[in-house]
Amino acid sequence: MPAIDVAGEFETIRRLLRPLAHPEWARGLADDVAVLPSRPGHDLVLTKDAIVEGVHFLPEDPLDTVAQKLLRVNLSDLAAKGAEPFGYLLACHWSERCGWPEREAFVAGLRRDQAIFDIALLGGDTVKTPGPASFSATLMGWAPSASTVSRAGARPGDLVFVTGTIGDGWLGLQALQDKLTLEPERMDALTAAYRTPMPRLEFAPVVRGLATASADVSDGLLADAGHIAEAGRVRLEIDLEVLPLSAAAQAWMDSRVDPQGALELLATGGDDYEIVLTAPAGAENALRREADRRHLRLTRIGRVAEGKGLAVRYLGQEIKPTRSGWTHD
Ligand SMILES: Nc1ncnc2c1ncn2[C@@H]1O[C@H](COP(=O)(O)OP(=O)(O)OP(=O)(O)O)[C@@H](O)[C@H]1O
Ligand SMILES: Cc1ncc(C[n+]2csc(CCOP(=O)(O)O)c2C)c(N)n1
Ligand SMILES: [Mg+2]
Ligand SMILES: [Mg+2]
Ligand SMILES: [Mg+2]
Repeated sequence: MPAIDVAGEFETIRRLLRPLAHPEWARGLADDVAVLPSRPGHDLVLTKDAIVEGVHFLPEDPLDTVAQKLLRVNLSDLAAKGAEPFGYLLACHWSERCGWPEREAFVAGLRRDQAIFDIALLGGDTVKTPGPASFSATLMGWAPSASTVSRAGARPGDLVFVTGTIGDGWLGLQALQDKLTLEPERMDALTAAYRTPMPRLEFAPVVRGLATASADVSDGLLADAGHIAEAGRVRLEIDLEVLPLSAAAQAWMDSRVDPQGALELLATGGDDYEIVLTAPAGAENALRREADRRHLRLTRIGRVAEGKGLAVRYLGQEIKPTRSGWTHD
């Protein structure tokens, strides 16, 4: 059992976290529970992801962006399902290095993202751990009743799309680990993608209206597209050469001698928090229109066929990547 620093625990809750609490439902973070009224005509959509120092973020990462990353990786799951977030439960497992200033920094990150994404803190738990710091959040959102897209609905003939760009989070991690060098503004864009990915919440209503299946890209594009193939008992064919790249990722690609190998790294590195979705061919124009209206890049990266698993192609030739994404061994 982690030791609990009693004074720190209640000071943290009362002085740092209470100002972030939902005004009605969180009971001032001074009760055993939070209580929310149900919302007629809607389903409550729930998700939980944890992040651990040394596994999901670096010991040197500023704690304000660690807090933002915690919320964003969870918001990304809601966005991918077409749900609209309203609140969250938070667990903080503070390590020895998390003194008062570090806790203040973490809470500043929460405050910033609560304002950006219009969510409030509902409750949680605060403990101290002798090990590395870790945090988890349970995000809650509403979706109109029975509208939540699953991983399982892809049908042969559907097309596969992905939002935004792929590979920036992984490249950001490489940059922070001194494994790549690019111009300073490129490095900054990549490290920002790693530390503060942007969940595609503005696309949630579009996913809800038009996608047959969807997932967010956390483990790696190929791994998460693979989840859609498996859940739907279909085959997803992905064309690596059309992978959407940021200017920074393109600059990195230009420095590589093996473009296929480089694209495989980007498609399997994970930490993208984009949405991979399938939709009928007839929905493509509407999808593009909705993406354009939101100034969001949307790229057709493949198609759904009968069969199972993932077929990965580079310039028309099927290839066998050695891995599809991140796993906890
Ligand atoms: N410890 C657990 N207890 C109950 N359900 C779990 C547990 N771990 C994972 N799950 C469930 O397994 C499913 C897949 O979880 P997974 O974490 O792989 O999805 P994800 O959050 O989309 O991916 P990532 O964690 O890479 O962001 C989800 O329904 C999740 O709620
Ligand atoms: C320091 C450090 N090393 C490696 C990675 C890469 N990484 C870790 S877990 C994960 C998948 C999502 O996590 P989960 O499936 O646990 O929700 C990815 C892509 C990182 N972010 N930070
Ligand atoms: Mg998860
Ligand atoms: Mg997730
Ligand atoms: Mg997910």
